[in-house]
Amino acid sequence: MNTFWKAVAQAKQETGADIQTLLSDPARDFTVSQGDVIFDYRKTAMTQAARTTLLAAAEAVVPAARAAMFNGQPINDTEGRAVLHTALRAGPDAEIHVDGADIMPGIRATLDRMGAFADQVRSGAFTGAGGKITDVLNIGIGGSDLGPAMATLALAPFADGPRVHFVSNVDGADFADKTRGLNPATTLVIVASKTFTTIETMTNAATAKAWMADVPNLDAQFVALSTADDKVAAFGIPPERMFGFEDWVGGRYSMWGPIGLSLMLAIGPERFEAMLAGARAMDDHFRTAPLAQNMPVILALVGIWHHQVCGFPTRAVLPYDNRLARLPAYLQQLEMESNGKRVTMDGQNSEGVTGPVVWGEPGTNGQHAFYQLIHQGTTPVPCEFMIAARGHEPDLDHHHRLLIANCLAQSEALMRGRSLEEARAIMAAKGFEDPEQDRQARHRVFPGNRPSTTLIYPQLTPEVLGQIVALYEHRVFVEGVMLGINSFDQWGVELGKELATALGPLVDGADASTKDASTQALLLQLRAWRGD
Ligand SMILES: O=P(O)(O)OC[C@H]1O[C@](O)(CO)[C@@H](O)[C@@H]1O
Repeated sequence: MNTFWKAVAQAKQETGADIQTLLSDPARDFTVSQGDVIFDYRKTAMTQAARTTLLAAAEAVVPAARAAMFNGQPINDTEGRAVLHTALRAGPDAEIHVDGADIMPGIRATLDRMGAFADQVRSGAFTGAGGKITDVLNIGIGGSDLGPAMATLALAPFADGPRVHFVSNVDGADFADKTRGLNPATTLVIVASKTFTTIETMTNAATAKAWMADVPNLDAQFVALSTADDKVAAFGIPPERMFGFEDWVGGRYSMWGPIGLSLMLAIGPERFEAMLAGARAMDDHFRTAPLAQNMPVILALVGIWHHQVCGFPTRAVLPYDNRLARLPAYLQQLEMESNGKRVTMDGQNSEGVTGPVVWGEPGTNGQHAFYQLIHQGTTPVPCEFMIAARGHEPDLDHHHRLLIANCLAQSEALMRGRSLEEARAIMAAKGFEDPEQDRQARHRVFPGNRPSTTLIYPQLTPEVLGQIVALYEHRVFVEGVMLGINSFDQWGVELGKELATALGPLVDGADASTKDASTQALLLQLRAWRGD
């Protein structure tokens, strides 16, 4: 058993504590803050001893791995790549070397070009065939969609540029629904793809060209965000409208650079810079804060406590912030594509479970849907609540007060629960007598002692969003390092892609007899219904 799994085994001895009892210990100050963000993990059953054990396991591996990442060493060693999304938001004076060359001048130059282009589009100096650009169509998928889509919705109160629409799914419904009502002559199309080979994106990009067929000089309204200059050129987009990045930026970590262009068009370069500054502040904190007060490290340890130590299979992300509606989906890719792996860096099977299932929805909507299971189901779900002190609608502040009350009520209810005695008293007050009183009361018992954490911030601004997203990125990194896995490759998406390519001709009618019985039968029926 390696050091990490020994620490997990040791921490297991600490499970089963009562959260409310732990909470009554004033010495257990389980909060950590950085910049505008405070993370409270007091409503978990993690003990001081368990935290000490997990911190020691983190001390053994995190500082060296963290230095290797920030210094540009090729830590993504199944692809031979450095991992430097942090360089995209490094300050103007930073110097970061890859293969002996400082990459920062190139990053700043691209950011400046993006800013100049965004200013031109937003001011109307750059026009489409029909005049000022009114709409932007961002065509991309996975990391080339989720980051900018999540952030554009999150920062909607700051959006004063063209409207931005995100097309990701190869399902034609996505393209059709997002372009309905748009004027092709005043729409800017951004083709966002690190590789410029992703079938969904390239299919949608070709469809966009067809959709714009009547626009004179339509190619002038296309922009590319990619690492693949040659493929971009072959598609017909010239270098002046390509914003490039390098392979040391992973797709799901790429919203800070060119892939964030659609967001920059919506909110403007200054606010985009503010988001970068927020992320940079979290980077600095992650690099320098002692691990016991290091917010990403603490989030990671709480995650490990719940998943590896306590054995809870999933983690719910529950922003009480409607504009963070896409955050759970964004975090699903960030966490599950990064740490959903079975094999460790040394090529061996992991000694235990790796990344959990991550899911969620904004509150309060989730309360009226799946919270039933969270409160009374058989498997505890660690909940990560998040909420701002203020919304962006001063006239509707009474809504926000209700939102805060609901958020805090949920974590309190999960922790306190309701005993059988309390439930019986309620039913007695309603006039029930045994045995019906007992039967009815049992349905109204909440087991309680269910863990949650709460992240709070003053208001969802570009700076705060930058801090929150960088916080989660580093949390995923720390979890990956402790689990001994490479968080930066994604071989698990390949097989399905290969098989889809092979199945294409079969959908069109080619002989399917080499396929298994189920696939053959499904294909034949679908082909029959299609009638082609
Ligand atoms: O930006 P690209 O190269 O089109 O890739 C899109 C997405 O596809 C994936 O490779 C998974 O299939 C993601 O990692 C990536 O974010």
